[in-house]
Amino acid sequence: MNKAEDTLKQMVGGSVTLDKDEKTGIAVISLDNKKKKNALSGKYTEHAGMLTGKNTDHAGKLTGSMMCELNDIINELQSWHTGKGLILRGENKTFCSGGDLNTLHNIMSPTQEYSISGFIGQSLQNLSQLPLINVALVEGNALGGGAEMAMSCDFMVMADNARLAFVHKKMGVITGFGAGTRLVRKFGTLKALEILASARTMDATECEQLGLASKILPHSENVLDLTKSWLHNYCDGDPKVVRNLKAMVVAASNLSLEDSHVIERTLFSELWGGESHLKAQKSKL
Ligand SMILES: CCC(=O)SCCNC(=O)CCNC(=O)[C@H](O)C(C)(C)COP(=O)(O)OP(=O)(O)OC[C@H]1O[C@@H](n2cnc3c(N)ncnc32)[C@H](O)[C@@H]1OP(=O)(O)O
Repeated sequence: MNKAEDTLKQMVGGSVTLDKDEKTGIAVISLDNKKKKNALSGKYTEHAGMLTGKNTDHAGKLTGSMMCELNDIINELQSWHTGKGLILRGENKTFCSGGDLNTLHNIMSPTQEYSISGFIGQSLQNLSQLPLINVALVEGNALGGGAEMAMSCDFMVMADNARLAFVHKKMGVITGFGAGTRLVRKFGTLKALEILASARTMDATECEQLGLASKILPHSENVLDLTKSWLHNYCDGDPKVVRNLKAMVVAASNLSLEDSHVIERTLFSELWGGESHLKAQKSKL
């Protein structure tokens, strides 16, 4: 276990759960810290030799933090070879209110925060690079670190009353889990600067107009079921094809043109003459 993970594990409160549907190949990760609008992690506990947690529900129990649980789940999904899609969501009709302000208040050392943001940033990078087409289902608020988590998914689907805000500047910091880099790569410097430096709240309509949200759903309906149906449009078919397609997109976004072409050809040739390819060919003859 690395030092950042060790530190994070001592922050208790909330949980992250995984529900894998073998039939559809779609998994759902749910963030659950209802009392704190799904903020990430609780406080250090006295038990852990650090600060006294006032959160009596969790005091003294070293249950492992939400980010460590999320990291473990992402590792588990790396070996889910029949999986095709993933939805990241929050319980209680809200996505995530970011880092737990109480916890953040107690991490004042830049060195410690550098290593913690490295751990979280790597987890989110691993999430984005899973060979699963992944989507953040944003209901309610996605703020600060919550907005960064949403941004690490391939797609964002938002309820019509949802809001996204990179509030970091108002908190006296900047993004630290990779969303700043993602925003610049997606929009270029000017638009990314405008979003980050204004730290403004963007509603679902604006997110859709910007191309951040791919779909808006009515909040009064069962948005999880609607998101599963929406995602199914992209995950339909042979898992090998869906997974190679996603792997090719990941390679193209990270590697040089030449290296990415090599990966693309490799992934393509893996599928050539395969069951799905032969079946599709026969149906066209
Ligand atoms: C890595 C960088 C970061 O992520 S910095 C953190 C950025 N996040 C924020 O600044 C969000 C702060 N929270 C808010 O603005 C509001 O609580 C939001 C999420 C808009 C919800 O408002 P509202 O529906 O009125 O509920 P509320 O404020 O009464 O909150 C209910 C209880 O939840 C708590 N809560 C909420 N967010 C956090 C958080 N990030 N960390 C710790 N606790 C949080 C509130 O304090 C409140 O607790 P309590 O019921 O008063 O005990």
